[in-house]
Amino acid sequence: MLKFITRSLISPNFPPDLLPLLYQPPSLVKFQPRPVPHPSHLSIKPILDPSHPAHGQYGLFTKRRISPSELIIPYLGIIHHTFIPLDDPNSPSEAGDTAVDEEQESDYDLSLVRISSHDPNNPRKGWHVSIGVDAAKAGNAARFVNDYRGIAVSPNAEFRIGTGEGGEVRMEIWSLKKGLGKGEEVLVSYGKSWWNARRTDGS
Ligand SMILES: C[S@@+](CC[C@H](N)C(=O)[O-])C[C@H]1O[C@@H](n2cnc3c(N)ncnc32)[C@H](O)[C@@H]1O
Repeated sequence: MLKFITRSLISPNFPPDLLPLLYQPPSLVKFQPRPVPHPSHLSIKPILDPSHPAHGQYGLFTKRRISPSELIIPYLGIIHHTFIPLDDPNSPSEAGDTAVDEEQESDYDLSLVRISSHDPNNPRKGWHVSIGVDAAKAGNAARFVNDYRGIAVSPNAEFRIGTGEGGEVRMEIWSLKKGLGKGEEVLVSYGKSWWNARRTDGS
């Protein structure tokens, strides 16, 4: 069952020595994000249009006009980690800076921080470290944002790394340069690698 949360949670098996990596620059503070109430300018709505590719699911819609380059909503979820062996082709140095973590099975998982083994801030020598935020089981309205493909010609919003009021690194959804009209669906790009990782037709 989905749990609605107002702050991201740390996974129970998250190593405490990785907590400083959630701050920029990394620092030893207690992870204490300020609560993010549900924004009054957004609603989660069922997709009733049969021609919409996410028909039968939900989407995120605006209740007022959103200005260009406006923070629409932070993306909350459960913060978790992965240690990546040095010879893994998806290591941070090889994989680039993708926002969406295509390695994870969850469709609600975004990559937050990737630290290479030779980064002086990496407390685990011999491993790359990847930290993500997964809203599959617990999240806020942001988890309902759909990808623009098959719905619009281009996205009207994007994922951006930002900083919460408690100083923590977090994922956020921001409007792009046209802004959004009242009642419009918020649509991002999950990225080609996200879709490639889920392609079932073998192409
Ligand atoms: C982060 S969730 C988005 C919220 C989801 N619609 C819901 O109701 O929980 C990602 C999932 O939404 C669906 N989805 C999002 N954008 C889509 C698109 N452009 N075409 C088809 N399915 C999409 C896919 O099922 C995908 O796995």
